[in-house]
Amino acid sequence: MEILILGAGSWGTAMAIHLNDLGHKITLWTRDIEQRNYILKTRYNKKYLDVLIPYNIVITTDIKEAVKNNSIIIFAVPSDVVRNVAVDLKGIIDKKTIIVNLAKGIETTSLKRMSEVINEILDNTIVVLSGPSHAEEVCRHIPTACVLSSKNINACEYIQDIFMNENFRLYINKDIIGVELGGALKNIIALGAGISDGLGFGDNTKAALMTRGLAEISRLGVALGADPLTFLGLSGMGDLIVTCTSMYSRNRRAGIKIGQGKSLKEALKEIGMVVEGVKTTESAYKLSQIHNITMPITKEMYSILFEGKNPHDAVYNLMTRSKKHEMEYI
Ligand SMILES: NC(=O)C1=CN([C@@H]2O[C@H](COP(=O)(O)OP(=O)(O)OC[C@H]3O[C@@H](n4cnc5c(N)ncnc54)[C@H](O)[C@@H]3O)[C@@H](O)[C@H]2O)C=CC1
Ligand SMILES: O=C(CO)COP(=O)(O)O
Repeated sequence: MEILILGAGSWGTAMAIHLNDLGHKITLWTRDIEQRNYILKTRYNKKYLDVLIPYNIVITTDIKEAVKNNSIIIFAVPSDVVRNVAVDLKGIIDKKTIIVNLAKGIETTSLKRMSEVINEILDNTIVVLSGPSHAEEVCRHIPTACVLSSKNINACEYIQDIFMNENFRLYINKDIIGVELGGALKNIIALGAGISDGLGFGDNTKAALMTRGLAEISRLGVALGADPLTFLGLSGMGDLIVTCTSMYSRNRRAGIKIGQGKSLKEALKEIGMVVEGVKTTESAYKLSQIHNITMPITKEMYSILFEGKNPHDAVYNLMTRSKKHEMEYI
């Protein structure tokens, strides 16, 4: 199978290595000529992933040429450039090509999920792949389980056959709304978990953030049409656990820096890779207002990230909310 991966960041590179191991013919596209030249010379993608890139993976900057002959195209770019990349493919992508989207986010302008953004531009079948899957572990063949979703379940089964091996297990979930929202919204909570760590709080605090975070993710998700059970699955709780606890998480690491007193700008610069939770906080905050959903953690995260609120004040606000019943929907 010939597979094109768009985006040579950490996840695109790890997926290229994984699919190459499975015997597929992989082309990895980057828009950055210097990065391409560096990888071609050293077979390392130094800034993103500290692992050797096998010689048979083709590295290119020529998207028009790369699109030819590939029956699967993987989007592995940050969510805020997914629209631009889809536009780049318009008119050159074969209608039968299946798109697999790896980006986790909600567009800040349209408030659409990634599959909706891509489908606005391209008629192709879209499968989303989500779940707890840090690139740093997938590229080292560490056992990982994720979930696929699509409006077209046959396409999920097709991708399941092509992408799975004994180290990379894929389930199918028909609830594409829930799968995409879980993968995007957990990044807000992971940033918050990082802030909690950076402030010096403990495991109790993080467990509270994760659990109450999942409650507000589910509330918004259900309002947007998701099945609440999806949020207990790999793309919900699974990804929430890994992102809030792993030192590989870009979101958590950015949060730690903010909790330690760095500005958002400084934290993002130091991470040097995409921190999706920042933009997703903006989108989720807007969605919560439009749909009148109580999302206290998201609201405080929005104030910390975009209004300069001191994280200690945000924690105080969360801890002194009016008394609630746990399963109360507010
Ligand atoms: N890194 C990981 O372990 C995982 C990442 N993801 C998701 O995958 C997506 C990509 O994440 P990463 O690979 O971590 O990001 P990254 O920051 O490591 O790499 C992003 C890549 O996209 C490229 N890029 C940026 N702007 C572009 C544009 N306008 N046109 C074309 N390419 C552009 C960058 O040059 C870079 O190569 C994100 O939505 C992330 O949430 C999902 C699961 C795991
Ligand atoms: O989604 C991810 C792991 O499943 C990646 O999370 P980070 O972007 O926080 O590293």
